[in-house]
Amino acid sequence: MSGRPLHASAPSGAPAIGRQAPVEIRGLSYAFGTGELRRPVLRDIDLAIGPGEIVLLTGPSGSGKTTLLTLIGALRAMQEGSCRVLGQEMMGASEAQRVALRRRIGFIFQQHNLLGFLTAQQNVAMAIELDPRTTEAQRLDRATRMLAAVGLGDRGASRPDQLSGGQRQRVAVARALAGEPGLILADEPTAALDRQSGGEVVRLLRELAKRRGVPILLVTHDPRILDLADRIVSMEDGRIVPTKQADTVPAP
Ligand SMILES: Nc1ncnc2c1ncn2[C@@H]1O[C@H](COP(=O)(O)OP(=O)(O)OP(=O)(O)O)[C@@H](O)[C@H]1O
Repeated sequence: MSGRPLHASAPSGAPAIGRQAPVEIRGLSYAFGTGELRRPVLRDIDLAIGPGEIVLLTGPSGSGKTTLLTLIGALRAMQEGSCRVLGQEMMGASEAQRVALRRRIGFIFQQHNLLGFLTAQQNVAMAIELDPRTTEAQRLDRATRMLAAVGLGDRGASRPDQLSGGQRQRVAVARALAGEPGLILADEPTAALDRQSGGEVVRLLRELAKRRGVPILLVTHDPRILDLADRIVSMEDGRIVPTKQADTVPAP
């Protein structure tokens, strides 16, 4: 590793963040394939996300946003550089360490990924399932409270196919937050929603995350939600590029 300061070459306008940043990335590069088929998709990425910070990651299709998100989310193994997430270094981490880290992260995807045969309440309770100290009754109670927090307190018994797209995505928000994660990673969470539902889902996510001090990294093409960010990071061809001044939104 180069030992350079964290933001020495980070052109995203980020403030310097101390050692406690939930996400600290330096010199991260990643390629798909091997030999002649090897294709670099991330090049020398530096990025830090501070406690409670909401960062939107934008950029053209194929620029590497989802690949970066999946590396931060411990969904794939690192190849080069350093990526420290919630205190865990991902470079050289074992599968067991990656699984343990994934349990501390709340994921929200474009397709809500709710299980169709479970109710909204059961889907949310699943996120709490992994903690053996919690009883079933406590899990369901917490799930109900999370559903109430996203405005669906009366829909706990509904299955996903009985809910609208926006409501399903709100259940996904409740599920992501129910496990009390240290970080939320969201990949195009509004892509399948109309303008109003998309805005509501992200506003809600932002409000709940801010209240709990949970940082969010959200990949989006959706210009309608850019104003909800504390910071916008743009990618192009596998690199982080300077964000145009007009796109930068000051923290509230
Ligand atoms: N599993 C894979 N195997 C090989 N190449 C891949 C794989 N996943 C992604 N890629 C390639 O890596 C590059 C970056 O993809 P990635 O999905 O990270 O981009 P993106 O910015 O998220 O794009 P989009 O906005 O379209 O989702 C693309 O050229 C893509 O084709």
